Amino acid sequence: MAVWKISEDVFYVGVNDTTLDLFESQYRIPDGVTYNSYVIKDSKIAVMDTVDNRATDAWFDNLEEAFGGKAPDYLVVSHLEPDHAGNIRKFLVKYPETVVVANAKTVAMLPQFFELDTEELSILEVKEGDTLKLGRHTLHFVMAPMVHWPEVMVEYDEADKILFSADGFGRFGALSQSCTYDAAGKAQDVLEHEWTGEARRYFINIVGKYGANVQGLLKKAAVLDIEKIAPLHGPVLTGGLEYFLDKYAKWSSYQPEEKGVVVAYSSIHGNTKYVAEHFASILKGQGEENVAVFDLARADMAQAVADSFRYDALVLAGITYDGGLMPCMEDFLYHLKMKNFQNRYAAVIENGSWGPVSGRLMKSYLENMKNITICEDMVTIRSVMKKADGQALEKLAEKVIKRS
Ligand SMILES: Cc1cc2nc3c(=O)[nH]c(=O)nc-3n(C[C@H](O)[C@H](O)[C@H](O)COP(=O)(O)O)c2cc1C
Repeated sequence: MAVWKISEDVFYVGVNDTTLDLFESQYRIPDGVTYNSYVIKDSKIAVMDTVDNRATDAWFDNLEEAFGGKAPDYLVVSHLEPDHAGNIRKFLVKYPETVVVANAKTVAMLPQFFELDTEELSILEVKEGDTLKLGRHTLHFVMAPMVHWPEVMVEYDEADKILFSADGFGRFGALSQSCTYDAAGKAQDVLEHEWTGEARRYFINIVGKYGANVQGLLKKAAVLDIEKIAPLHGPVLTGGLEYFLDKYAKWSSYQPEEKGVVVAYSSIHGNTKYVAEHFASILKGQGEENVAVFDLARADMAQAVADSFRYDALVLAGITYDGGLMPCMEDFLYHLKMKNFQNRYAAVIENGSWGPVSGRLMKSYLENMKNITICEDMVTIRSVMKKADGQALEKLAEKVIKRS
């Protein structure tokens, strides 16, 4: 992807990666991902973060194009995760006169990642509230600890009102080209993917555990006059920023985005799958508009987790397996707990052929989460759904519809 301007003299120099199978060795990325980096070309030239080692050559080509024969003065390091910091060493070998701009935690961690002699490096250590004047542009440094690494900071460019937001506001998916989003988060370019689904899947799974820290950053951002958000993955956001900020406020405070039900099931021989699908169709028939069904053994776990955060109700339908839960159900509940799942309504359907215990076990996971209202009624299926089970499911659906 070519270099493109995000303002008069700020360039996007990031790189698409459409060959990586799993982001963070766990998240499916069918549409790829970008490693974003930016160049501010002023009296002084600043490079905002490097890229993953998988994208080194393309990034250096982009840098040369953006520099236009000049040499960079600063390399701003927002944090040290290798998908952004992976090329610090190679960059400094190529441009040894560059001053590294980083906070104290980053400076301390730098030698863990690179065998660099920090004594030899030119480092400008910055802290909360510090500024760096590049000419027309002035960068303000804002610390964002544990969003989602301890040393994270973001940078605000006063001149063009750009927030360089590190991993915040990131999204999976490669970029077809420069693209803007309207006030409902819809891409203006028909070739571009919509923002919300993959931004949600990215946020909930990667940053979701650190909601309180994100809230802290949002508070700091609220006093800034921001016109563009330039994250380290996915598109630069312009116009209608309220939409994106509102999503982040919801996601980070663990509030459901909208009314809806996730029905997540585990099944070996298909009977509980049938029950789950049947239950979903009862819900739809009773007027529930948003119902998402996940086969936990086969579905994208990150999508099941993200949709559970999106909606306000969760129904678990799980078989008893070797006196416990099927591993995929256990894995799902572990993920929810890890990501701080809370403030939701839940109901449970169990299946067992000789000694059903999955209902009790699923409930105990839910009880260990914060502020989960668990429906008192639980349906127990013995192996295969019978007529009487159908009636019990109808009754349970009425309760789920009322969240009672
Ligand atoms: C390998 C395996 C282990 C099972 N372990 C138990 C168990 O420990 N206790 C129990 O009551 N049922 C057990 N079941 C039965 C299931 O809980 C369930 O009733 C049965 O698989 C039908 O549901 P399904 O078609 O959705 O798989 C087991 C089934 C399988 C295939």
